[in-house]
Amino acid sequence: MDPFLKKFFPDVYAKEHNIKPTDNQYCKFDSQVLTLFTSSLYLAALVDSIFASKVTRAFGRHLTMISASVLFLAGAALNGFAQQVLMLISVPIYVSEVAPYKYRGALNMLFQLAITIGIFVANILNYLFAKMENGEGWHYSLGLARVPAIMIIIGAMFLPDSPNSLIERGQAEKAKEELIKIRGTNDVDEEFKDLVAASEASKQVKHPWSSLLKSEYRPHLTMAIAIPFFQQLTGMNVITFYAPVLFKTIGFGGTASLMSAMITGDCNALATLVSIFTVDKVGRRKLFLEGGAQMFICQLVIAAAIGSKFGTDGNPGVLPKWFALTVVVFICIYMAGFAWSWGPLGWLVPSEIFPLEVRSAAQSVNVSVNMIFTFAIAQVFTAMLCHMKFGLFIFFAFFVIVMSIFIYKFLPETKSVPIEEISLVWENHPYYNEFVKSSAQKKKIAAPYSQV
Ligand SMILES: OC[C@H]1O[C@](O)(CO)[C@@H](O)[C@@H]1O
Repeated sequence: MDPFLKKFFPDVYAKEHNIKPTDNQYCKFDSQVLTLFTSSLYLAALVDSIFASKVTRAFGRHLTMISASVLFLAGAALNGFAQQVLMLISVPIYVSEVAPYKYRGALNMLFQLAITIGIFVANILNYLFAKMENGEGWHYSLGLARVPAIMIIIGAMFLPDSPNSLIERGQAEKAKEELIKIRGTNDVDEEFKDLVAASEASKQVKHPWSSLLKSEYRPHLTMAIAIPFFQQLTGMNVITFYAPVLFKTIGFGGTASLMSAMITGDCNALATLVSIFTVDKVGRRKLFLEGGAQMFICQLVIAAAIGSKFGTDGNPGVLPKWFALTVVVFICIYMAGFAWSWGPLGWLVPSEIFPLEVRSAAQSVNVSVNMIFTFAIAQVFTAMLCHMKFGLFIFFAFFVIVMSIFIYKFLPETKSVPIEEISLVWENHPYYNEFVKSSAQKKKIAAPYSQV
């Protein structure tokens, strides 16, 4: 919003308004201070994520969620915006632990659905508040973060802790009661036995962080780093954070830019729904690969459209209608591809592939890596656009190819595997089986897992 730019980033505002149509448009918003406003949140989240696994292991997922939401509210009240990383660490694990395994994918993906609905609602509110005549709209855009914070506090109060986490903290009886409540049946003995066994195995691991570095956890560590890295290298947050900047750069007016951000935000949320209904039927791998192919094609089309009009000198002349339409439509299809693959699977897969003994530590790594690259992309986007021009989209397309090959070759399918039996997935994997199995045998961990 112009009043916001004028108040906090007067140089950017001046540059945007003094630029001539014949100047290089790619660099209109190139400002490291402007991007720091967005990226700094992820820097704070990164610091947080280093401590978060200790907190959730010691106090359980439930208390962590409540305290995180209180912090979120405090942050929202202080400066109108706070991103609470404790949530990112505890929520996906919590959902994967309490969900019946047949619906684990769908239920876990509701987390990403909530994120995308949040983004969509924010886009709508920005569009509406930008219209306020007194120029005060941005106060509302930032301050309304209090509303979800309050919703989370109230919601979290009604949740039980996860049985896995209760057992991990020595409260087996309470864990069984919770399991009976969550499953709605007394017939939980089998599952409870598996949970206790998995917890016993996990207790043999005293230091989850250093354990994570051992060779038997190499596949897990690889995934904890590669999945969030690749998720951010799809380039999704270039669109999520900077859609209005991007649309303004390629010639849309202020209102049209916010409106287009609203439309694409809608595609993101709706497409996430698709993944919820399909993930437990078609599995994780197929969604990853289909989403990747879709994003790749769209990125090439967007690069070609922008390249054909803006060239390398960033000077488009008169922009035809087809141009705006092509860009918005293909950004939407691209976002849909992300929204039913890397978006939700980036949370689901790490929350279900780690054995309990290293689960919170590995999830911490997952979130930290996610935050590092969210930060990096948020920080360098305007400079990248200025220097790489339309090639920016080809850059991300390249990574989409690399990540798809990675998934095809290395990611085991986890559909329909109970979370307590996840070690079997690694032991049966053609690439990882050897060293996961041999080190498990070496340590003589009595296999607590029944066959899938
Ligand atoms: O839908 C877009 C959003 O999804 C994520 O990639 C994962 O939750 C976020 O980094 C991004 O802002």
